[in-house]
Amino acid sequence: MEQESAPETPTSGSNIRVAVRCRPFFPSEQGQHARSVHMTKTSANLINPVTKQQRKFTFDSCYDSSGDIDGEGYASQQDIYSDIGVWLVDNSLRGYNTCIFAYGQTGSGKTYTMLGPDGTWDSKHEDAHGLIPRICAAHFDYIQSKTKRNITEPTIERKYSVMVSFAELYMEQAYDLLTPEAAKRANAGSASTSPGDPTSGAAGWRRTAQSNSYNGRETLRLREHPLSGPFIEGLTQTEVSSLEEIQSLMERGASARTTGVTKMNEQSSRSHAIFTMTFTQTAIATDRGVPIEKKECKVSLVDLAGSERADPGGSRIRETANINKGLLTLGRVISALTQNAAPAGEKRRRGSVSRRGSEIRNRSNSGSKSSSRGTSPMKSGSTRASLFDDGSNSKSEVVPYRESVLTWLLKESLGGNAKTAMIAAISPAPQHFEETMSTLCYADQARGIVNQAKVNDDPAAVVIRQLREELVSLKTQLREAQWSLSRALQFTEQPTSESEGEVLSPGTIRSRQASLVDPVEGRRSREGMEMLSKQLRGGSVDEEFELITPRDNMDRHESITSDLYLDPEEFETLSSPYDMRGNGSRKHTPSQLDMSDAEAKILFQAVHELDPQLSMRLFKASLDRSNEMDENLGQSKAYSLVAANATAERMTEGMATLLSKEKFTSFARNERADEESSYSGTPNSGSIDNPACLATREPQAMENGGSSPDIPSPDSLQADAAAVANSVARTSKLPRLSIPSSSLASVSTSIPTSRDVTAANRRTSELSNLDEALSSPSSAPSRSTDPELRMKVPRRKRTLTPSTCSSCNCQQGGSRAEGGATSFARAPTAEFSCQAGGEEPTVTPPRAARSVTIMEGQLYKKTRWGGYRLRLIKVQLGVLTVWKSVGAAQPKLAVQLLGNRVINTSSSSEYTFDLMVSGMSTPMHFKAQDQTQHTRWIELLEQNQRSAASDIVQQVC
Ligand SMILES: Nc1ncnc2c1ncn2[C@@H]1O[C@H](COP(=O)(O)OP(=O)(O)OP(=O)(O)O)[C@@H](O)[C@H]1O
Repeated sequence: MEQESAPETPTSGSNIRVAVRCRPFFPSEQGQHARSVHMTKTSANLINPVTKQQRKFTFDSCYDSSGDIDGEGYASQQDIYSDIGVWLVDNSLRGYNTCIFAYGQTGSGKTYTMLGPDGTWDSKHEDAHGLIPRICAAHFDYIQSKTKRNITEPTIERKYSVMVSFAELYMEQAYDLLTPEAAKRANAGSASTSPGDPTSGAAGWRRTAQSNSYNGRETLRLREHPLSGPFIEGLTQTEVSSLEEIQSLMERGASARTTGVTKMNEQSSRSHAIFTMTFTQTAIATDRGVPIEKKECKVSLVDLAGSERADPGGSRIRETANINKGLLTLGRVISALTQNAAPAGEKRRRGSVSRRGSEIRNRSNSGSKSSSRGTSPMKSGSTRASLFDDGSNSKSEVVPYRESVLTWLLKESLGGNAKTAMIAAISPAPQHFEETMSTLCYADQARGIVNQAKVNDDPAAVVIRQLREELVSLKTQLREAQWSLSRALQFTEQPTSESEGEVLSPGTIRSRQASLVDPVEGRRSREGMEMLSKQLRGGSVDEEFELITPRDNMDRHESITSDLYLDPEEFETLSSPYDMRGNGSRKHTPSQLDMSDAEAKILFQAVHELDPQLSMRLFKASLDRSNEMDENLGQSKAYSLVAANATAERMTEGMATLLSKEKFTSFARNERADEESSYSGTPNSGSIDNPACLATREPQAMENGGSSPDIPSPDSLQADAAAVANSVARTSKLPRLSIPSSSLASVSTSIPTSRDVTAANRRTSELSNLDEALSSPSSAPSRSTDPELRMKVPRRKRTLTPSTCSSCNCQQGGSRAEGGATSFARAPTAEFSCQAGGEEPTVTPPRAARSVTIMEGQLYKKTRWGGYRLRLIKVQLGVLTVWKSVGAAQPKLAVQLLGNRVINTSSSSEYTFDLMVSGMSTPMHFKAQDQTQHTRWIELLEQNQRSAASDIVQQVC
């Protein structure tokens, strides 16, 4: 009848491996025909020689060494190492604690499996080497292979350290096998014989009270480390650097080990031997010399003392009882661990079995006198139940590690932080059926243990490694950011050190920018520009960007100069700043590239001044866009043009966004105030001031009572600004739209403060008459028909002191003739159209000129080859309309097209000059009274052509 053990499944995944090895028959056993155990690779079938009852056990692996040594199924030392040894080495190299312990009756082949024949490390017969020599050799092979040449990790230096210790647990005491005393004892040969039973009065083992030692050997205390677990205090840890060193130590320790003669084994191990190798791997970063990885694992290789039937009359009864006590506790520990790991139903089943077993165990443990055969627990174990503790309840059991020195020391290997293999050594002989059954039951039970193994990585090294990884990642990010910044700075002259609170001089800024610009990128940009320039000169045509031919250039010249009555030579001179090569031999008109590039820079600077973060974001977006376009067009196409256009587009979007914010309100106010400071007269006059008076007027403090005729609330300002921004957004589809940085230099002021409003209100009453005049339709200035484009701007917070004009002797505000109507007609040959407002740049001057209206539109000048688009703000100041370009790619050209321009300042004797005034078809001729006035006018014109010209116009009128 066959009986099977449970569970059937191997335990490979649970960090515990259980294997069985069956030794050969001894010569004394040869005569017996039958064998009690039959094995396959994963099972052992045990047959009761009397009843023929069979029981099948399943394990992770089974090794049958009982047959012919040359036979097919013979399991050699190498076979066991290849399976269990390699598994252990693999795990220990990965940083896990590992353990192999051999368990079985005396003379079953434990020492042979762990160390080799005769319990020695015989270097001459390597084939017979057991697991310990092979495992040690594997570690040193690994170290050698790793330290030879580390090509794959040139920045990492790996270091290894191996420390070994060898301890003996005898009579529930721990001894060091590597001390000089142990060596002496080994040399004297005393250890090779039985030390005798302390109770029997035989030689040797006597406890010395003072030294706490037996027979001159120090007994060592067991302690428990909170993290690494129990350890033997004072145990010699010897650092070794070669396999030979370990071999020598092992031989010395093995010789010092307590052995004795048993019925089964002439050189029976009467103690548990624990060989421990502490293997440390350290990886050091060569650049900083800090460890980035440190793994330390303990490899515990345990050769247990053999279980043996206690002979009541024998001399070793106490020794055997102690051995059995340790093994019995081991059984209980295994039982408890299995119980705790098993599901609830399984616990009950196992518990009921254990209850029966506990009685047998208790009898055995008490000296076995009550046992019918006086055997050890193993011997009474005809069933597996006899081996285990009484885990009758389904709750977690307390694992009795501390009940014996052996189990305490093996605590981490059994149910703790380790990967453990148990090798159960058995005999094939039928007369050892009971011991074999007992051993197999132990092994079967051990399969239920679940260990919690983890890699023993040094936490400090882990932190260092993580920080280094983070550092590498941050460095990468920083490099990317620096690259983006250097690209961005090619388009701006604005420092980015605001966050540092550093005030930089323009020279410092320029030098820093120069140092930040990537020379490769800069070269690429220049090359792109030159290539495009070459294309232009060579007459190639780019359909996408309508690049021009020399013939087109000539046409353009003619067109522009004839439209504007310009001297063609002078026109070229005005355009000369865009000569990329700077050699003065300009042969073509400004290209789209030039315009876009210049505009992109201006726009970027403008946006950057208002919102540095936004400008960076937009710039990044423009880079993406230009890259995309580069890909579509092919790399040979004009990089700079693409990039500049993309930048200009994005920046224009940004500008529209910013304009919708309160900053634009301030911008508009300042613009208006600038104009007003040049044109406006006294508030009481109700007429336009004599501009000549402005020079002598000093601004007064707010306390003197400055006010604005109409002070909009912040809400209305914002609404107006939003309206303007909407308009900007509508007209900003073309890339070549910009706001000159000079116009935006003062934009950083905030929206009107309460102080502004209070001061302005003081003047409200004084200027109420002007409000009335403005509300009158007949006197109202020409305004945009689009209400969205109409905006009233508060006055600047200052007043003008009444005084006498030095030029015309007029009294403040009184000398200006009212209704000095000046009608401006557009140039007859130019095809202008105000696209945004649909309004021509024609002004009907009002009678009372205190109103300020800002309108915004786009003026389009058609030519045969395309056209200029100029976005303008029309500032209407009483009788004057000043068109201020906010979108001119080339401010000078905008002046050419729309602004006032001095075209002749000669005639030094007559003090005359000609002036091209905005919107007038012919130049105006002016004559100053004297040289002083002439000089001053010219100065004014040079300072601000538009406003000064308007002043002069007003005077003349
Ligand atoms: N697989 C094997 N092949 C050949 N000989 C073996 C094998 N296993 C054991 N032996 C021999 O059997 C004898 C007893 O083996 P060993 O000393 O290893 O048993 P043990 O279990 O360590 O005994 P003890 O518990 O008493 O120390 C030795 O002479 C050993 O050489």
